[in-house]
Amino acid sequence: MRSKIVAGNWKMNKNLAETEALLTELAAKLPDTNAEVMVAPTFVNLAAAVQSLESSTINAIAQNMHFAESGAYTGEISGDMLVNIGVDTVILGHSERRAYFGETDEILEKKVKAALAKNLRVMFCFGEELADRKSGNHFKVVESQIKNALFSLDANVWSSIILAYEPVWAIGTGETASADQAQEMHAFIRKTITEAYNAEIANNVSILYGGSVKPANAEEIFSKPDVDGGLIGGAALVADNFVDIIKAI
Ligand SMILES: O=C[C@H](O)COP(=O)(O)O
Repeated sequence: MRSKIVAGNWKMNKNLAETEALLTELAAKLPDTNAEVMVAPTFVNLAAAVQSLESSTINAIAQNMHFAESGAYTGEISGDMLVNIGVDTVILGHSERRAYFGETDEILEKKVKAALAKNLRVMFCFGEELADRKSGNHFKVVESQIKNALFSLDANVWSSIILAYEPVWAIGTGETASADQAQEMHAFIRKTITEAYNAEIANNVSILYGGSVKPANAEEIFSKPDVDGGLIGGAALVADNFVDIIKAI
């Protein structure tokens, strides 16, 4: 049985005081929900966020990690470091990491394996660019992103994988994939996983949609049978908006 998840990716926003303030407001306003609620603050504020949320059901997760155990990787963070501060989930493969920091499928496969080896859950992001959709290649692109980074994994680790389909053209643009476009892609992803593994794994993996999700469109997107929640960017930076999105699931 897959879980419903609403996750806020704060990206490079919110200093320490702002992080504490937003978490306090979120914890106070959190509605009753069956969904897992997660927030991903910046690394520099992550340990403080974990502590602030100690008595809350909101989970503070990481935006990224390196694949190496430790060593001369200036500016990077290891899986052990995340585990050590009480983090249990890491976002990997966000399109901004792919576009601005050169993260390839090959690097991401290593990161996913390194995270799973530390018993971290992985929220794996992928999605096509506008040109791919316009040329009708979106299914092919998504299939290869998932296949290249995830299909060498053993079947038994898939319970630690969460998928986040984020069409690049819908991220931070105000343009959302329609609920039907999201459903169509999520169903395709489940079919692809069924073919590579089996229907049980495909049916048990949570697939989130991300890309300009707002209180106004969340309910319609979340109503689709293969959409198990959302990875929220801009709207997660305002407590009332994030809370309204949680209420929509
Ligand atoms: O990680 C979140 C996504 O990039 C979506 O961002 P957005 O809601 O600002 O479009």
